[in-house]
This record gives sequence, structure tokens and C-alpha cells, in this order.
Amino acid sequence: MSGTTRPLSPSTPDAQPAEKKQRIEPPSSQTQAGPSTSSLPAASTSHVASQSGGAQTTKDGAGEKLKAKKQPKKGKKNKKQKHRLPEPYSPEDVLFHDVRALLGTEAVDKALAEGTEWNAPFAFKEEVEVEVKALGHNGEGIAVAPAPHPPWAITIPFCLPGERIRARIYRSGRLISHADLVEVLVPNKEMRNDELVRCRYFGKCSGCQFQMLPYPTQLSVKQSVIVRAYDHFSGLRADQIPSIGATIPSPEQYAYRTKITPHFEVPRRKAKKANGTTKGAGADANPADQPRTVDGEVEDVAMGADGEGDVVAVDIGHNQSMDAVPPTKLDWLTIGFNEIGRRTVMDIEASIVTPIMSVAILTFAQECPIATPVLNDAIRPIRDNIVRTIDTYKRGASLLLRDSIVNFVPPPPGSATKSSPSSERSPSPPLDPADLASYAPDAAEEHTCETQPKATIRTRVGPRVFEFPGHAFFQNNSAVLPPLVKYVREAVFGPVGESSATTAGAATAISGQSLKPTHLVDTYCGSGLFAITLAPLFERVAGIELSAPAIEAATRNAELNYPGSTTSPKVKADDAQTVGRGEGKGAAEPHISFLPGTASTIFATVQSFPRARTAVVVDPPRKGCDDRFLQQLVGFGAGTVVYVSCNVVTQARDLGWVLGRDVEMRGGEKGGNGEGEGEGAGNLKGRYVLESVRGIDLFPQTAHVESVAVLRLVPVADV
Ligand SMILES: C[S@@+](CC[C@H](N)C(=O)[O-])C[C@H]1O[C@@H](n2cnc3c(N)ncnc32)[C@H](O)[C@@H]1O
Repeated sequence: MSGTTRPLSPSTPDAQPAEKKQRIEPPSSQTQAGPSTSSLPAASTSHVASQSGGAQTTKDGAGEKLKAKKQPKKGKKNKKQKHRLPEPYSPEDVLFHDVRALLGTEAVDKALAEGTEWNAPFAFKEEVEVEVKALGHNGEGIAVAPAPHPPWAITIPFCLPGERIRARIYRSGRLISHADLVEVLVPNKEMRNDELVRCRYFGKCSGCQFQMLPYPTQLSVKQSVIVRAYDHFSGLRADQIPSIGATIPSPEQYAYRTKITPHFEVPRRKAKKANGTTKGAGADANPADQPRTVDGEVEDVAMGADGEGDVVAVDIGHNQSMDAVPPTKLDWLTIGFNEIGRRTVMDIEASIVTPIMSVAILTFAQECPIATPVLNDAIRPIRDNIVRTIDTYKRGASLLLRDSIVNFVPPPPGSATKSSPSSERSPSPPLDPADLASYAPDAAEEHTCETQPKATIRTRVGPRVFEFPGHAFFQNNSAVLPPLVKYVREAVFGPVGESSATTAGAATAISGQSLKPTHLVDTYCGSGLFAITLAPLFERVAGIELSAPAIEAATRNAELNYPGSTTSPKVKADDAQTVGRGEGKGAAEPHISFLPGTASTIFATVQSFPRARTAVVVDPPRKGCDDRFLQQLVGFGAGTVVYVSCNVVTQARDLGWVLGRDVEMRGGEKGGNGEGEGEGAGNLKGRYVLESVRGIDLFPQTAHVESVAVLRLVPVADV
């Protein structure tokens, strides 16, 4: 998504007023919110990304000029390249929005008009003493440069609003400098408790931002990030946004993370030497000449940094004795996670002193306390292996460590997996709401650390089992998945308590929504998380995903959990491992089907699904949904949409667009698309309303926010 105006659905004429449309158009530069103190204010919603600029539309059209101009020679950065503006809705763009809110529109516009926005008032490594005014979207503290400096913001990690701190500047940008925290001079005692910090790298590693916050405070900070994202980036009116629900906690707040990808770097001159040393040994003999990448997707993240460079398949070195003397590490070699604010790798065995340390660190002396125990156990032998073989590497890489179950213990017969044919179903879904959460895996279940991108990873979500390739996406916190799935389930089948919308439109939508969903479309489905866990509740389930290996895994997972579900149209009653399928129209179709492809193409394949009785789960990557997808979503007109997002800013942007569209409402008839039998209301003009928005904490101790938004389609008259 590049911030372009979203196209209109062919079936939905543009009924949006001009003022509203502007809210999701690309930046224009001239307006913005007022100043703030301890927390960033809810700015007026329009032009949100405007001030931050975009490559296409800066105040002086710099973005366009950049495009047109000849690229400078490699290695030489000209001023304009250096001053490139962030992509709309990127973290940098969102940060600039925070800066504008803090400095005030007037001051920012003045600097832009005078062309002083890049004139940093600080020198490299200069130390400043400041008071932190706000927490930014990405978890950093934001302060204002003290007088007599011009209005200028400073971001500092690991500090909190209200704190007086000393910081050292290391980089400057547009109206903002970035600094390291040197010292907290006056702490915010209401928020901070350094005794809670469990990691000796906290304060330097970019993986965690919030270990010093009590967990309930972390949850409320995340809630306020969602509030601000909807206020600033959705373009919605206040009365269209429900009160944001309290963030759902993760059952585990440490030792939850099932995948980490530390990195190491090989400086160029060392690499040359490595090549030289191995020259003549033959390509086969030199691991550096072996293909180091894996095809397919290496999703998201490492601790603190996206996996950079190739992912290499490294041996854990199980055959090495743990008591063996570790190899001597070269002093230039660092193996670990990205340092906060830098592109350098922080050695996770370096003996470091950070501004924030506590006795808890001594108690929990793991390499990465948010990662699961098997991953922590594997870090040291893997490091030793890299140290031993470093001469064979031409360049740096990311390592993959994934927690995997060795021996699945199948759920007991007659447990949650049991369901009945749809004809026998009661109006309430057969799966007990507590089902996924309460399923306790057998104590005999063992875990291991897999390091090969092509290895099969096994995990469990309640009684459901999932297998997928090591390089594929899967949510990285297994403990929180049962509550996540339960929440989505409740979102589909009924209003979600405390976060339900208070608007009259939404209330009507809910009370008018007597049709229980019978069909599920899982878009951006990965290895089938939502499709498979929720399958027993639906007559038909269809999933789509771009990654072919993930879609193969999803199909295998459906068979693993419900044998025959992807092929056989017959109902197998009373088999604990089998789900019932719909009868009547559409019964010849398999119960669960997965399609490889881009998400927008799914809608053409589910035309027989009864729209009012269909729920669509949308779970895109951080960049959100593309225009085509949103257009198709609105054109399809499902009764319920649940949008799960790892980036609440793009979620807010996307839903702001969706809520402004007219939608054809089709009836609740089975197997039809608008004409025919059933309880449906016939074709009506509808609109989506935002019933609820609520965070769920997939990554405790970090600033990451996952947000679940629930939309219902209601007649326009009820909006
Ligand atoms: C945040 S993950 C969600 C996966 C899955 N719902 C889960 O929770 O495990 C996003 C997924 O979208 C896939 N993806 C990215 N772009 C896509 C597109 N245009 N169409 C379909 N899938 C896409 C990625 O491969 C990734 O598996």
C-alpha cells in the first residue's frame, strides 16, 4: 500500500463525502493536531499522514522530484536521498505524526515553510537532559528539545512520560533526533519498576521495550496505542469508533516466544579472507558456496530486528558435549539481536552494562527470557557452531530457532474435536468456548529446537495440531493462541462484551443480526490457524494464502485434525477426529478447502456462500490489505468481518475506507447469492459498522500491538 486513494468498488458508487475521502488520501502537508504533554492527544482525523509526507506528495513535491532526477552514483548519498520521506503509515511516518502532535501544528508547519526541518540543533554524541512528554506508537519516549533550541523532538528508548532523563544523540532526522538513554534522573514511579526487568540485555537489545512496566501497565499502554491509531489514522468520526476494549493478556508473559532469529555479521574484509582461504577447496567443500537461502518466505522477525540477510541452516551441534570448552570467539564477531536504534548486531554473550538492570536478571539468567526454554538451551551450542565455522561464511546471516513439538499426543476421543452434522446443530455452536483454552497438552509432550528452514515445525493450539515448514509464518506465541481464537469465535457468533460499540448503528446491527454464520472465509490464512480451529462451527470453510508451502501445510493440517475434511463431501458422524459437513446445497463441496493465491481472488471462488451468514477473517501482514482486496471484500458483503492485525495503523486506515462504502446486502439464504430461498432480507444497501476493537497481547514485554476489529453489515438506514 503506498498511500494512494483507494479505488471504489464497481458495485458501490462513491458516496463518501469529499472531506472523508481526504482522510485516506496521500499526504498533503498542511494541517495537524495541537500540542500535547504527557500523552499524545487525539488529533483531528484528517490529513493524518499528510504532514509526514510521502514520496509522492511532500510540501514542495520533493518526492516527485526525487523520482524524476537521475540517481546519484552508488555509495554517495545526495541530500535529497538522505532526506527521503517515510512511506505513509510506516513506523517512521507514524512517529512523525507523534512529533507533530507533540510540537504542535504551528511549529511544525513553520519549520516546513522555512525549510529548517532537517536542521538538527544537536551534534552527534551530544548529551541532553530532557523531560519525556509522551510514549510514541513504537514504545519510545518522546521529549522536546529544551530552550533555546527551536521546536525539535527527541526519541529515547526505555523511558516513560514524566521522567527526567539524560540522553546521548546518535542520529537526527526531520524535526527529530534519536538518542540513547544514558540515565534516568527522575523516574516515573507510578509506571516504572526496574525490579521487574529479567533480561541482562534489556536497555540495549531492540527486542523488548517494556520489561520495566508492570504487566497491567503494558496492557493499558497498548490499549492507548489502539485508541490513538483509530483517532489519527482511520479517518472515522468519533461516533463511528467503539470504545477500545481492554487488551487481552497473554497467559505467559515470559518464555512464550516460539521463534527467534538472531543474526551475525561478517565484515567485508573478513569475508574476503574467508573466500581466499577456501579458494581451491572446491565449491562443494566450502559451505559458503552452498546455497544459504531457502525458498519460500521467512516471515517477520527476529528478536528486535527483522531477519536481515539470508537465513542459514545451522546445526545445533547436538553431538557437541555441552561441557566442551567453547571455541574462542573472534573479537569482531557478534552473534545476537539488533541493538536498539542501530543496524548493528549486539552480541548476546557480551558482558554489558545497561542503564536498567535488576536482581531479577540474576534469577532468570537466560539468553532471551521471552523465548521458550528449548530455544534458550539451543542458543549457546548454535553460537559455538558459528564460531567454529565462521571462516566459511562469505557474509552475515540470520539464524532460525523454532520451538517444535517432537511427539504429538492426540486429544482424547470425544473431546473438543467432536461435532455433529449441521442439520443437528443447535443455534449455539457445538464447540465449548473454553474448549481451546482449557485443553492441557499431555505432560509427555516434548519440545525441541528446529533450526532448518525446511524442517517441519509442529505446534498445538488447544486440541488442534499444526505442522508447517520452518521458514513459514506462524504466530510466535502459542500460549495466547487459544484466547485469540476464542475471541475471534465470540466475535463471529455474538457481540464481544466490554468492547461492543456504543453507537446506535452498531447496536441495531447486533440486535438485527439473528442469522448465525454458517460459512467462514479465512483470508491471509497462513497454515490455517483460524480456518482449522474454527472449522467445527461452520458448514463450509475456505482459506486463501499467498505462500504455496503454507497453503500445502494448511491442507495437511485440515486432514490431520479432521480426516477427509478437504476431500470427502460425506458426513462422518460421531468420529472424534471428524467434523460434520453441511448438507443440501453445497454439500458436494469439501468441508474445508484452501486456495493458493492473492487474498482478493478468494471472493470469486466463494460466490455460493450465503453472504449474510458468512464470516470473513482478515489477517494481513503489517502493510495491511491492498486496494483490490478491500474492494472485493466490500463487493462480497459478508455479514461479519473480523480483521486481525499486527499493525493497528494500517488496520485503522483499511477499516476507515471500508466503513465509508455502500455494500449490497444479500439475504441469508443457503447456497445463494442474493436471490432465492432463505431468511434473507433481499437486496438492500448496507454499510459496515465497527462493532468492537480490542488488542490482544501477542508479544508481552514489547511494544508490539495486535488488534482485533469486528465489523457487522447493517442496512444503511441503521447506520
Ligand atoms: C499475519 S500472517 C497471518 C497468517 C495466519 N492467519 C495465522 O495467523 O497464522 C499474514 C499471512 O498473509 C500472507 N500473505 C501476504 N500477502 C498476501 C496476499 N496478498 N494474499 C494472501 N496472503 C498473503 C503471508 O504469507 C502470511 O502467511
